[in-house]
Amino acid sequence: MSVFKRIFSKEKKQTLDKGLEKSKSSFFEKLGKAVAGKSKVDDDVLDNLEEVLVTSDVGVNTTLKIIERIEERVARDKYLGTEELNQILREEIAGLLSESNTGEDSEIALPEGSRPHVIMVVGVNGVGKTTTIGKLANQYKAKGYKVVLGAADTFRAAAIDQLQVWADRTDVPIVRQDMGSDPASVAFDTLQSAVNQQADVVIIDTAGRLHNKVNLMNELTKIKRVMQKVVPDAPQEVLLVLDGSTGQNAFEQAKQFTAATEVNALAVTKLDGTAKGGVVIGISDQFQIPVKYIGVGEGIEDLQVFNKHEFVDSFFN
Ligand SMILES: Nc1nc2c(ncn2[C@@H]2O[C@H](COP(=O)(O)OP(=O)(O)OP(=O)(O)O)[C@@H](O)[C@H]2O)c(=O)[nH]1
Repeated sequence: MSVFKRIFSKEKKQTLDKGLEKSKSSFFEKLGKAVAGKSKVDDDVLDNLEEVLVTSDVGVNTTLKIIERIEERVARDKYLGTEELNQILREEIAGLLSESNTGEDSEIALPEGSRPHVIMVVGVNGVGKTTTIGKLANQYKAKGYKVVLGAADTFRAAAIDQLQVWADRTDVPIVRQDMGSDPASVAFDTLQSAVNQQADVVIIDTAGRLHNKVNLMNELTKIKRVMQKVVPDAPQEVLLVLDGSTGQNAFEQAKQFTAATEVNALAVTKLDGTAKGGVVIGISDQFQIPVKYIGVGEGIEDLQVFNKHEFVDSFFN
């Protein structure tokens, strides 16, 4: 491992540790109470644990899955001490994350022969979509890729201006039209411009209003259809951005967006400053869509490529 990689990893770990601080301390405080005065994992402890997981925003279904797996271990091993619970939870959670997140670092890679690689970013207003696009543009640019941004969230002028701010900050070109123009037309122009410039990656911002599922579906389908006139297999990625600090709301949004379009990647933002970090585990398990990025702060560097081992390590160490 190079020195750079080692330094980088250490910094990444520190940021991740800090980002998960609140979720972690709240979880272990609850877990401590759940096993207080108990030396073995029995029905009471399992009931308490269920409550801990649900109130940590892991979600009911994933919680039941974890509890069931621990019950199986209790049945098999006959005796399970509460001091082993941490380790067992860690293994079960790592196992769940492995089922939906393949590979080590799960960034959106740009495969050879896929140029431009088009990432359509969806999610409701305020979840951190624009910020995530800016951070992502910065990461690709730092790797030497040519990036183009498309401001297809034409519903609000502020959304276009905000993306422009990120384009300026990261020094990447942006394609924009006036507020109220057709998002599909902006997406089309963006792809054409990207093809002309021989760009490697295009990141398209969309409005994603959840006023009505049919409208959302129609809008996203139209954007896709129009983009495919320029790049037949676009978008290769549909990245759904969810605000981790909204806990169960994030589940609801994931449900709506996955019903409206084919989401194949998730970014969970604002994990810093929230105790709801368990949402990452539940969402990736329930939707079987890999979490590719997590947002752990407002700064340009605060978008981490999600790594299930690092996540579990940071949470349990
Ligand atoms: N603490 C923290 N704040 C974040 C993170 N990601 C985004 N934010 C903040 O969340 C707020 C909303 O982010 P935006 O990127 O504007 O969200 P958006 O989804 O594009 O919303 P609209 O611009 O309203 O469409 C901003 O103040 C961001 O700085 C994160 O990972 N951590």
